[in-house]
Amino acid sequence: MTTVVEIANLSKHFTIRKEKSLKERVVNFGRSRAHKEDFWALRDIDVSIEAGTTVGLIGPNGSGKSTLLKMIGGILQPDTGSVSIRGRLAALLELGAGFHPDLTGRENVYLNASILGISREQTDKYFDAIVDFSGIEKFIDTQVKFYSSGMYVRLAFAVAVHVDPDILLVDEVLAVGDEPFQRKCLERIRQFQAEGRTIILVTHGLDQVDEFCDRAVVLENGRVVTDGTAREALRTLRADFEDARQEERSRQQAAPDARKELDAHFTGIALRSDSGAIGQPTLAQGEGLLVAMEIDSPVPVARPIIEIGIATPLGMSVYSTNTTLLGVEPGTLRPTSKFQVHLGGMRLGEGDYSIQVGLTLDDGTEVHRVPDAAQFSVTGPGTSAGFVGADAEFEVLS
Ligand SMILES: Nc1ncnc2c1ncn2[C@@H]1O[C@H](COP(=O)(O)OP(=O)(O)OP(=O)(O)O)[C@@H](O)[C@H]1O
Repeated sequence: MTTVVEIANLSKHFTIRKEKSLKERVVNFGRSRAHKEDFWALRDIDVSIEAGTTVGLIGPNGSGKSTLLKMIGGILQPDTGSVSIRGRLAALLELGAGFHPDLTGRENVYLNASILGISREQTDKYFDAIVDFSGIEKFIDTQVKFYSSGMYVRLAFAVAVHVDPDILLVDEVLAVGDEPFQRKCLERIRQFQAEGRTIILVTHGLDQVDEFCDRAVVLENGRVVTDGTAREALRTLRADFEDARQEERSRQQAAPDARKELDAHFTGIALRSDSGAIGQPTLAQGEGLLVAMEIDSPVPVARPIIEIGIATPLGMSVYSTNTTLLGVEPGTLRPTSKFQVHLGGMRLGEGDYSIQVGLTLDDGTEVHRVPDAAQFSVTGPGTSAGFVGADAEFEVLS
């Protein structure tokens, strides 16, 4: 396979100026109001991207995704390492990038296309298709500084996809388009995939990653923490988000007035299918599942609410219930308490699922949540897809 983007040992640092607090200014009397701080937005990044693949760049806010995309797009220069590109690249980076505010939409189309190496004659040929795709014909002779953010993106995306790029870079900007336009963009991205073009996508829409990307790179604090299939990457990211949430909760609990009952937590989850399979059991369609849970609590907790749910590998909930909905009173939590719930009569579609559990106090305070506590699979005759099963009987009527 041909490598079209080769990122080697790439690092980028920024210098940020911080305003000093009043106290610091008094202490450093006479010196400047600001001090400088260096920080690495990207550190030692090595990623190769093969022709024809769609790669998602994901990670928490500030992890370096847009910086990396800008470096691939050649808008930012590396401090160490290199980025090499093979082929024509079109980029849809931050809002308005590549557009001159005082020029009209029409003038910007020509300017943008010329930056991408397209001649005036070629742009003439594409012009009507670009305007038509953008859907902003009425405003094409208006200066773009009067455009809404959605109108900007419509025009920028229309240009990017009509200049015949081999590599398309798309930052989160698509999210500002309205729903019909987003759908149109995603259809075009699919068409690009079918044509064997390479796409690099920064997104917070994790379901988009699963749907569109062959591969996902997770960035955290400027470093690559996972580079693998979309599912592997999503699992890492979700687990890290949950860790961050737990850390935040521990910090709150370290406060002197922390409530001891907030230390209660799940210590074990085990599954058993009705046919006796344990661990990560595989269930036949329609088979029931027993979920056993253990909770430790340093102090007695009265009237806890225990939640249980089933989710797809992407974290989409397909079923959930709790002891209140079930009309069950779990009693008071002791140092170690054990519970079990049998989920019978399930009609899940074939595929992989995870069990989520949660513990809440009766005043609604969430105490502990485990989003991916255990996994199981459902198998069947392979005659359907999706998250529910059905006995389909197809008849030809005429
Ligand atoms: N021009 C700049 N000068 C100084 N710091 C910058 C600059 N551009 C980005 N940063 C910083 O670099 C870090 C990474 O930013 P970046 O925009 O790449 O993150 P991101 O992962 O795209 O975040 P988000 O999900 O919030 O869009 C952030 O801390 C940001 O404040």
